[in-house]
Amino acid sequence: MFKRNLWKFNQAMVFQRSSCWRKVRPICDHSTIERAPNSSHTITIEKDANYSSWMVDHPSALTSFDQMMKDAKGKKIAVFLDYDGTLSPIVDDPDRAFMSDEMRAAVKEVAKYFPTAIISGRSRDKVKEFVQLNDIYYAGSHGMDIMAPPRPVRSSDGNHLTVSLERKGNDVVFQPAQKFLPAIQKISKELKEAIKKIPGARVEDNIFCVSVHFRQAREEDHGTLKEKVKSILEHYPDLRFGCGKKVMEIRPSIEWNKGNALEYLLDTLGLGNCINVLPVYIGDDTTDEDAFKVIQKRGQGYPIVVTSSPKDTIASYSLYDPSEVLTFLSHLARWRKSSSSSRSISQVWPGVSS
Ligand SMILES: O=P(O)(O)OC[C@H]1O[C@H](O[C@H]2O[C@H](CO)[C@@H](O)[C@H](O)[C@H]2O)[C@H](O)[C@@H](O)[C@@H]1O
Repeated sequence: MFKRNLWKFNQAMVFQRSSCWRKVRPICDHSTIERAPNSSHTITIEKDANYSSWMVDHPSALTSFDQMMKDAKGKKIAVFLDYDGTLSPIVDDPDRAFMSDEMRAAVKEVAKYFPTAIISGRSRDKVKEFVQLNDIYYAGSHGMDIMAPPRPVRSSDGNHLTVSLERKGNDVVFQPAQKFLPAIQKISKELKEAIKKIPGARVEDNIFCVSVHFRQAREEDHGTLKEKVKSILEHYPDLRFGCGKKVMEIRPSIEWNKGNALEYLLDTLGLGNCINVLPVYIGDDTTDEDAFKVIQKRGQGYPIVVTSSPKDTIASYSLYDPSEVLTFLSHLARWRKSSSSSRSISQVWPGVSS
């Protein structure tokens, strides 16, 4: 009841601010929201009653922004971002999932003030190619391929992981799934061969994991495709199956996921044991839930799900789509910039290069 009232209150506040960037207009059981997340676009979004009631438990990170930042006062924020569906919209062709220049500028601005990392299911090189920014950390293959600063590492689960530490300039590459590389390469080849007669299906090699896409395959072929993938996978007891958005993902059966990557990055940044650290994690897919879980367990931070329909999630906040992610990131950078203690990242985070 209290939450519902809080939601109504938030909406009322939003309505009051409608002249500057947003209008909320209830129409029967739909609400039409017109917003201008940036100066050049006005987007009309239909949010149905289900979505609105789902938002009671997952309030918008935009309407909650002021409160979130109030709570963040005196604390250290670190920003973690998923790529597909978060920084770039979901598109049919995975090779064309480009992020906008505006989004790039917003991420760059955020990274000036907060340690910032992208944790993606893509290969690390691919996601870096899309993002094209130097002053951030990259974790590819769902966190199994991390490029981070050289700092002492505490493995979060203490399990036996085959680790490869390779120096790249000042940074270190951390690859806990090295020993699975031959199996991944082999299954990738087999999958490519097995699916080549299914129109629209495609295999994407993400180095420590493989994606089998079916977004462009005919619906009647989805079952056959899944069967083929599963039957090949039976010969690989060290690999496991997962699902994303119109994609099947094959990955090593190790306890290492985006949540571990988040912990690893916090550790290497020297923030793992700080009680006043607030990790912000923004992501849209099932694998992002592992990172949300880590933040929930820490008891501090902001797990934010990106979704335009109600979904099961343990995230505390929500953003509707990448354009809202852009608005949130811009607000975040502006908030830090305008705060009286605004300093560059190397001043705020001694030892973290800017
Ligand atoms: O962790 P992420 O960065 O979100 O990566 C997860 C998967 O994202 C990509 O696939 C998704 O986006 C594609 C482009 O918009 C879309 O065509 C596809 O249907 C989505 O599933 C990526 O291509 C996959 O390899 C990642 O596993």
